[in-house]
Amino acid sequence: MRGRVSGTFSVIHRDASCGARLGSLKTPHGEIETPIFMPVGTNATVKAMTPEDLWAVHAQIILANTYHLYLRPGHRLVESLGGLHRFMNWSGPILTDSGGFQVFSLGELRKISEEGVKFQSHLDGSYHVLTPELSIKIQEALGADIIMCFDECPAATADYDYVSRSLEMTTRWAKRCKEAHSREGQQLFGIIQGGMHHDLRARSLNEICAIGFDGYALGGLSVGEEKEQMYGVMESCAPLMPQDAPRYIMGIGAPEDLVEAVWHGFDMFDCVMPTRNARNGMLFTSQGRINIKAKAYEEDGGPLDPACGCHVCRTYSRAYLRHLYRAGEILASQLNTYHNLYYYLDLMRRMRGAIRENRFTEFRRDFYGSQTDNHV
Ligand SMILES: Nc1nc2c(CCNCC3CCCCC3)c3[nH]c(NCCc4ccccc4)nc3cc2c(=O)[nH]1
Repeated sequence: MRGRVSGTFSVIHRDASCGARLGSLKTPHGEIETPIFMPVGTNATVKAMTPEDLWAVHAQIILANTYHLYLRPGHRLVESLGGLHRFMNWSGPILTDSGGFQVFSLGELRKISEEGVKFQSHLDGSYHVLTPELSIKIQEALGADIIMCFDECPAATADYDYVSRSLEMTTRWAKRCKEAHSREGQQLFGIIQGGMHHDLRARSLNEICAIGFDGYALGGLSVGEEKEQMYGVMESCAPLMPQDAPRYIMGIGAPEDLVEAVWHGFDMFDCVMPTRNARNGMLFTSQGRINIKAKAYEEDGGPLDPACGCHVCRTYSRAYLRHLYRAGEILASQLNTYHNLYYYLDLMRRMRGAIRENRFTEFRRDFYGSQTDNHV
């Protein structure tokens, strides 16, 4: 089974007690320490965060999206203005998703064929066809450091035969993506599908690895399946994936999911949860999630999370954050997002430290003990 195509990823250290590993991924816009969480920036912005804020919370790489930027403002416009890094003033690495997942979850009507996906824009109802070739051209025009193959993410409810036929098309699409990709220095990652079926996962994994990519992603997860199913796919796939290439799980996840995935040997993660939850007042802390709009915090002059070193936790009270949220102030989204992303990125930093010191299994045990998930 072929492993990696380019030599930009290296495993620096493995924790002997589990699958967790420390890695370094070099890109044209800088080096990324793994395991790493990638803040999501849908419309060429991580909502409510300036690039300066992103550096302040120690973001290393962010995500943007083919589907959104193709529809608005258009990838050719972004290209003509110097590419996505210049356009959004983010000088660090950028990864773009291929748009397939968004077409299924956002587009109005959509029709899948061997050619690609016909869909109606969620913005103005106009008709478009996104193909593997067009997805690669859009990602090349945006100038991302890492781009993703165009794939189909079957619904969690899809039956075995559908998932089987879908992964075969995703493999054919992956070959077309590799054929279409020609931008030097830009890394292309393959995406493994196969639903919740371990035999189909192994088949997709072998087919995608045989084509050969710079990194490999697990797709088709975090689509409504049970946690046990998600963890089971992680456990069965990790040992089969090339040891010396980056492993990315798409759309994951909650803090406990990140800890579980790192324990199994995964390196890269993205999820809208920290940013989307922040805007809804759901904040992550060392004691679990809290809902800042709860009356319990009305007169709480203490910090959001006493164990957090971020600017928000050192400066503002829970009472003030609750006030901002209830008043519908823009600053509520800004401060809540800043803290949630700091929490996620600091969790990754603490995990990297635990791997480096061969104590990740203890870290995982202590982490589960701490998350009382009080949801107040
Ligand atoms: N190609 C591809 N992408 C997938 C994505 C999008 C990853 N985020 C991209 C990012 C780019 C910038 C714009 C935003 C998206 C997934 N997201 C999830 N679950 C999210 C489940 C979730 C979790 C919390 C809240 C909402 C939804 N499963 C996913 C599976 C796949 C997949 O098979 N193929």
